[in-house]
Amino acid sequence: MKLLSAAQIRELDQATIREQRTTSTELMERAATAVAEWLLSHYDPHTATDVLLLCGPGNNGGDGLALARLLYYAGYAVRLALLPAEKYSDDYQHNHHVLPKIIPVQELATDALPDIQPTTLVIDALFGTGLTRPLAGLPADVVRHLNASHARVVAIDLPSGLLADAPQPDPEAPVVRAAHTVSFGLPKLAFLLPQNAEYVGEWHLQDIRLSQQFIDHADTPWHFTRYTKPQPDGWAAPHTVPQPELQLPRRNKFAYKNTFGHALLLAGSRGKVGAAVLSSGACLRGGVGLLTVAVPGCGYDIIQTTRPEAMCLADTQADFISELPDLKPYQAIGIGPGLGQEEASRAVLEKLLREAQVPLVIDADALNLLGAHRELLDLLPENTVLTPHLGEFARLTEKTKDDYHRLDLLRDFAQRHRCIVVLKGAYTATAAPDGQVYFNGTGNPGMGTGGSGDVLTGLLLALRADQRLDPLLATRLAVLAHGRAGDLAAAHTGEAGLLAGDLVQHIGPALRELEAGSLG
Ligand SMILES: NC(=O)C1=CN([C@@H]2O[C@H](COP(=O)(O)OP(=O)(O)OC[C@H]3O[C@@H](n4cnc5c(N)ncnc54)[C@H](OP(=O)(O)O)[C@@H]3O)[C@@H](O)[C@H]2O)[C@@H](O)CC1
Ligand SMILES: [K+]
Repeated sequence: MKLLSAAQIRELDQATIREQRTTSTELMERAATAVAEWLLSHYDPHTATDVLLLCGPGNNGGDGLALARLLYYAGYAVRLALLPAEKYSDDYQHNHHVLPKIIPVQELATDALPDIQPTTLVIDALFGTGLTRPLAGLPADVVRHLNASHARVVAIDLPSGLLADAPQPDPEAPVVRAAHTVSFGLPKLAFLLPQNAEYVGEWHLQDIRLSQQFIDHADTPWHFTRYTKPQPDGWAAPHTVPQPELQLPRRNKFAYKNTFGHALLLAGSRGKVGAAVLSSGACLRGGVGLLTVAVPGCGYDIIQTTRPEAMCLADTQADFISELPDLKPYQAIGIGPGLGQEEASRAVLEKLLREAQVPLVIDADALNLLGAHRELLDLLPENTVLTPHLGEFARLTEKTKDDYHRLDLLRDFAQRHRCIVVLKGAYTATAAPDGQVYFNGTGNPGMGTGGSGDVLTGLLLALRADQRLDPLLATRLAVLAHGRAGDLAAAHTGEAGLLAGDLVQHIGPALRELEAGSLG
């Protein structure tokens, strides 16, 4: 699904109203109803006995007023605190007018801030996508008062003070710290960035039937891939994958192992042969036709013992890789996991970049070598896949000012070097050479464990060797399946107990879920 800017979201609202011949008041009623439904399924009216709605002067505040009415009729004990303003939006005024008179209403002032207990459930409807400047004065006082209360906050659409698509111009200005953010239709870019996590909390999407036609035609570089397990009866929630463009083709009955390619993996150094074991396991489970693993001498017995399905080439050096094998037999080559940063390994990397005629996957120490020898970046073949974590990415580019700056650098890097960059994180961001960025929605914090990246590299290598997949599809599928394998594994091990080896075990089931036709 696409991520739209605040300006595009405003246009989307208007397009929805036009296309569906409805009114903004009706759309606001849908929005408020959607939030009310979410609240009803999360907070029982009998236990949430003090619900405070903080409302600003625009349509976000209008949502809050409409919600207060709906919650009142649903049996919640609600009260309202309203920000005074010179002008209020039309739909705010309408919903103010139809508010049941029995609901207590307080006008906010610096010396009249609302009573907020730790047990109060606060609905933040101060500002949404119409925020035009950092919070100051009374709105800032209200937000600071709220944040100091330790009450549970549910933000409507956006935590107030946060911009939907850009960094805060004033880092000193307060932003509501919500436990939950309930938003409409599409996620906002802000939700996916680590720097905003403390404000957004858990985010949830409610469908309010916004114009799909507008979304389909909207121009944006940002995309989000959400995954919901396909249901046996063919039902899937809106905007879920397998999306038709993100499916792994079924294997033809007469497929031969050449279809799935012969991959070469260069990995391991003394003390880090485990990376080669994990990565090769993931490559095999990822469905590669044949796998050859090149390791330093010290890794030969280990790979031969742990990965009998793979062939193994031992380097003449015992401790690190110093030789590039003959590349002719291979359809894809991966380098980096546990590689180390010896000069001889750097030379191998350079030779590989100069000679390879097939897809490359570059990870870990191979990325660090590229960062330390930037002149090698000019040798990257088109559509090479790089899989840096945040630290490796900083070494390849520059120290970033914030998460938005990092995204700019990410797009720029992928476009400039005509490669695919998989920036690993909670929402792994895959940047394509055309500047499009795809955030991944699968995975869990348990995957922040040693070897997790090595597994992704192996899986990516398998899918890049698969002759049926184009470079971007192979990469997006690998990222999606890697996260999904993590989710399947964590269902057994818990997040804390998750090991990278568990990911390898769950790659098969994860890929099966992504196979075309798995819905039917
Ligand atoms: N449109 C629709 O049909 C639907 C919209 N929906 C809802 O509408 C929300 C967007 O509504 P919105 O565009 O009215 O903007 P909103 O966030 O309420 O703020 C604007 C007001 O705040 C003011 N203001 C801004 N910054 C300020 C500051 N720092 N400090 C003080 N004041 C500040 C600004 O005043 P001004 O900048 O003109 O001075 C203006 O009065 C969206 O998030 C969603 O919840 C849903 O109901 C679905 C249907
Ligand atoms: K809000």
